[in-house]
Amino acid sequence: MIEAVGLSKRYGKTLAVDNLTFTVQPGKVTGFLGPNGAGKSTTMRMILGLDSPSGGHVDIDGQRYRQLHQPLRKVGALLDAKWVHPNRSARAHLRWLAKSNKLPAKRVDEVLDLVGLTDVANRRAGGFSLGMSQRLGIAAALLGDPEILLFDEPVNGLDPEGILWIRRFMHRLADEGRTVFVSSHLLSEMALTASELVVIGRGRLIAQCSTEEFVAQATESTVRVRSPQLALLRSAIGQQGATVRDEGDSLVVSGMDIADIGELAAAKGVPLHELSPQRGSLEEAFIQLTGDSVEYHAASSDNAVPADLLTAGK
Ligand SMILES: Nc1ncnc2c1ncn2[C@@H]1O[C@H](COP(=O)(O)OP(=O)(O)OP(=O)(O)O)[C@@H](O)[C@H]1O
Repeated sequence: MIEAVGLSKRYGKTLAVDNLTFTVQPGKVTGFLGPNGAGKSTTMRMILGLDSPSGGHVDIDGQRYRQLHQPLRKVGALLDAKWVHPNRSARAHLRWLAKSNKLPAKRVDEVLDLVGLTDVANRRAGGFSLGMSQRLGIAAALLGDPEILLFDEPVNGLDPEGILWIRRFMHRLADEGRTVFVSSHLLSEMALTASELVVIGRGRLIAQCSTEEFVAQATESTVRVRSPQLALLRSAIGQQGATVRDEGDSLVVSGMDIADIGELAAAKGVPLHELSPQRGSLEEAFIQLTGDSVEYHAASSDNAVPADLLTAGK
């Protein structure tokens, strides 16, 4: 378990992390979500003891990172996939890491196999694609078979196949009971990858909850209804006090339970071709909850989703 209490970090005038308190539990993928510059990397560096907090603290199973006896056996991290000597082979890079951290050499071939790099293990890591470099970085994080894994923006710049591979791999690590903490500014990606979220904006905590709750809290749930007798249904629903919006060949109803709509349709003898709950997207939830915590608002419209939140590039 990772536990941050009142964690803060100041760089000169910039308060990069502002009094963050959150926990990350084992057996789940927890997404660390926030726009560029929100303070995600700084928080991860503090978890790993690479930066000292200006205030508060963060513990890993009750201990500071620096107090851990054999840190790589407890925590594995992927912060920068290109952190590898370009002329070294993938296997040589991992052997060097294993040796310098007193980890068994046989683990190198195990982790190469786990991430699917066995066939290219003797090739220069400098010639690897971004996807292969990410896999090598994940292999390095797994060398000590740690219970806790941190990944900073692991899908950035990857193609759809690479993104899918990372997503499935994270689920697998969580299913093995590990604590998986993964940062991203890609909201839709987090909706598919993480079951829990820690959401920050401008260094401050905005929410810690399940992904489902985050979306439900911040967005209205509606029901989509399709029927060959739409006009009749529209007026019957309207009489119940619910709000009805026409959308092509369907109605979108808010303020009325899905079961009540079904029963009303049955009572009126109206056949239904669709009766489906609609949930807002994570993007909508994020904008709703972050409000002015989003650093880079789109200039043109109050309601526009800030472009930087939704694009893969940094
Ligand atoms: N070493 C540093 N010195 C000065 N300012 C820094 C330093 N590291 C980060 N910052 C500032 O702290 C704030 C948070 O940065 P951080 O990289 O942690 O955010 P992030 O959420 O990881 O964003 P990104 O996704 O763009 O990496 C930013 O304003 C950044 O400019």
